[in-house]
Amino acid sequence: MADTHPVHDHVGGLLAGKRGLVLGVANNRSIAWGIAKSAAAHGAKLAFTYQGDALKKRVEPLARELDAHVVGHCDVTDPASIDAVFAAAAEVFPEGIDFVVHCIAFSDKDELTGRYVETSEANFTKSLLISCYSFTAVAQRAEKLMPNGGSLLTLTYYGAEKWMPHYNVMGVAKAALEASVRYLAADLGPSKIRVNAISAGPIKTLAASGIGDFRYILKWNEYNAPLRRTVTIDEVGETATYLVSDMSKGMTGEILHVDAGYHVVGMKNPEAPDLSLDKD
Ligand SMILES: NC(=O)c1ccc[n+]([C@@H]2O[C@H](COP(=O)([O-])OP(=O)(O)OC[C@H]3O[C@@H](n4cnc5c(N)ncnc54)[C@H](O)[C@@H]3O)[C@@H](O)[C@H]2O)c1
Repeated sequence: MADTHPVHDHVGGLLAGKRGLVLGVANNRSIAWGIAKSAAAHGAKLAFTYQGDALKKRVEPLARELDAHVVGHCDVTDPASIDAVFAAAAEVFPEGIDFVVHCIAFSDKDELTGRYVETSEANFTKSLLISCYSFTAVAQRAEKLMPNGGSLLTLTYYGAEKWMPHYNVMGVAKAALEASVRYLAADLGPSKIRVNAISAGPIKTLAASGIGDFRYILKWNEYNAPLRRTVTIDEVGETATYLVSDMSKGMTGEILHVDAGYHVVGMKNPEAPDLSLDKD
């Protein structure tokens, strides 16, 4: 029988006493930042990585706002840099870590417009490496720092499940990422490590600015999602806090949609105005 959960466990916040590593903050519009803010507000101690010196300058002041550590540069195409940030995380958190948040994706912008069938082998390989395999690479390192179990979280998009305009190779990468959530959940479950994903609705971030007709996509979601709006990084953050907290301790291998309900819609809302492709 599952043990009961005393209410006093949550005194000081849902994540009180938990330590987490956050990969993928680029700026204050990043989904990873929304997650970090919520996790810190719920009592977590955090460590951030950054990709390259340009983002270091943005990540360091954000980390200071949350009294968080910065454990260095991580480019997931360079395995040594992944090792280095996990080694640094083990130093700042000698007791181990409780959760890792992976908010990393990349595709050549030129291939996020036009037809998927034109995808080059080089961009296919790079997009899958950065947007999918990196989560598995992170899980390999995280497992070693989670002797008592933990929670791994990644970010996906509905373009994994259905065709979306311009999402192209990213849709294929996200489908593979979602499948890897299930395989990792099965592998790591016996070690009490849970693996889940949030499928977020479209949000205007640096990465999203690479997707063709993104403003049109946002508007379409606003008019057609059941809640008649898009979602915020703070809302994704709150769900992420739930997924890395003990509140969700019976869940693994799950993909939760935080998309104002868009994933249940099968057809345009008849009351929604027609949209033109003038990009506003
Ligand atoms: N914005 C959206 O509409 C949306 C919707 C659903 C899912 N997502 C997913 O959310 C995640 C975060 O994206 P975001 O929208 O917050 O954008 P963002 O640009 O703020 O974050 C993307 C991050 O990926 C990192 N990254 C890219 N290549 C990397 C590499 N080689 N090594 C290490 N890091 C690398 C960047 O440094 C950046 O921090 C991504 O997985 C994205 O696909 C975004």
